[in-house]
Amino acid sequence: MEIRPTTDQDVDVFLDNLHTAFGMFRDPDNTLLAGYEWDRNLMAWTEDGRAVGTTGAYSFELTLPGAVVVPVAGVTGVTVLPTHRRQGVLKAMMRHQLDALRERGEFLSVLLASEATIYRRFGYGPATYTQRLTVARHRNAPAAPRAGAQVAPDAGTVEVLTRADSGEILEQVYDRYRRLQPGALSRPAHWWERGAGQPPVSPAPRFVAVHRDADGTPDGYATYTISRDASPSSLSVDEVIAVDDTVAAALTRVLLDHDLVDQVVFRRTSTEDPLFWQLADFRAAEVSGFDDWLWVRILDVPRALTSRAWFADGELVLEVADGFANAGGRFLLSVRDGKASCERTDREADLSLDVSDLGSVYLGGTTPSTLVRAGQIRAHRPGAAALADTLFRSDRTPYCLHWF
Ligand SMILES: CC(=O)SCCNC(=O)CCNC(=O)[C@H](O)C(C)(C)COP(=O)(O)OP(=O)(O)OC[C@H]1O[C@@H](n2cnc3c(N)ncnc32)[C@H](O)[C@@H]1OP(=O)(O)O
Repeated sequence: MEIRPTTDQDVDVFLDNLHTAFGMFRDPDNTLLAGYEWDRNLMAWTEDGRAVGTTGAYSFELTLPGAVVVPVAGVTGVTVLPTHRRQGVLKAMMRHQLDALRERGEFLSVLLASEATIYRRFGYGPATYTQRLTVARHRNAPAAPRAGAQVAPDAGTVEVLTRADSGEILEQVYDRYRRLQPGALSRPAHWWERGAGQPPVSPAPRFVAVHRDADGTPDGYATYTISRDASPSSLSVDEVIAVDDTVAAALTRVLLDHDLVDQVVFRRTSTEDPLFWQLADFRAAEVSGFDDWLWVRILDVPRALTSRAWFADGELVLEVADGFANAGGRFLLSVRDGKASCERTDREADLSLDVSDLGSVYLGGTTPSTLVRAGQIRAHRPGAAALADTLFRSDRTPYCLHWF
């Protein structure tokens, strides 16, 4: 078998393979894959010249704790034809791809996993999570502020547009938002130009509630659809994107107060969404659909750990195992005044962990002590897990809703 970069001549066979593997028919109007960077895609070929596997990577930026923005590879389009599965094609492609990412100087790779059982063996760990919140409209009353308003009064305005009439508002607001939100990915300009991916980047019909600040500059939006044929009738929210909490609260309130619907469904919110606390009836937001979203693969431990911001001082020796891509070793992580150094060491380890679990705790969305209690991370001394929890904490719960 040979793995090689996709050429212009391969585009059709790449797309054919990908659709067959996912069980989809090709649709010329489908913009799902319009964001591809073809020079980053790979295909696997058998010795008799048959294409049997595909994978690709997008050039995204990822926001780390402390609003640090770094380049990241967004792995996508991973498929093997049904006739050639469980023969090691994926494994060979993953190895080739991780080597190629390293050669480009990339130190982090992320993906959305179709199945949770596939990618850990390749060093990826789930790092951000989403959940669905459903609020019955008759239980939507806002909570009275206690101890003074934490969220400042809103000085802005909200206007409802359609996706078609929103121009570049979504792109501009999203770009401001994602630079502040740990776990968020960039949405490259060509995605918006080509309408790639899923709504609201792809231009399917949507209502867009746009928030503008006192000067009239857009600083938040929510995109949604309404279905009144089903019972209960629903307002279904793709995303609420806001540059601060006041704007998010103002947009959320507009959605919750919408007439002629029984419920408002926030399809993929952060697991730390403040909405519960903004409702008079704390139980009015029903949680369902908890899901993993972004999986993180660290390719260079010192570079990854010294890139993010830190919020407490301390030292930990991490024994990182990486059976697939050799990024492991024993490292001294030392944090002072928000910055980390990370070097190889002979000191005794405080924690032993797989590189996939380091990926899970890296953005602060999974606590190391939970993985210690689960028997996945080994703590070698009392207090090591608690210290790791304190160190790896993020300034804000990491959250990603970009689909790719
Ligand atoms: C980021 C994304 O694009 S997510 C999309 C992933 N693609 C899909 O879901 C499309 C449908 N599925 C497929 O195309 C294929 O089944 C793939 C790509 C998931 C797997 O490809 P294969 O060539 O069969 O995998 P390969 O033979 O290399 O298996 C490598 C290892 O992963 C395991 N594995 C592969 N697929 C799965 C799976 N779906 N569930 C659990 N384990 C799996 C194999 O058992 C093997 O384990 P081992 O190392 O312990 O022996």
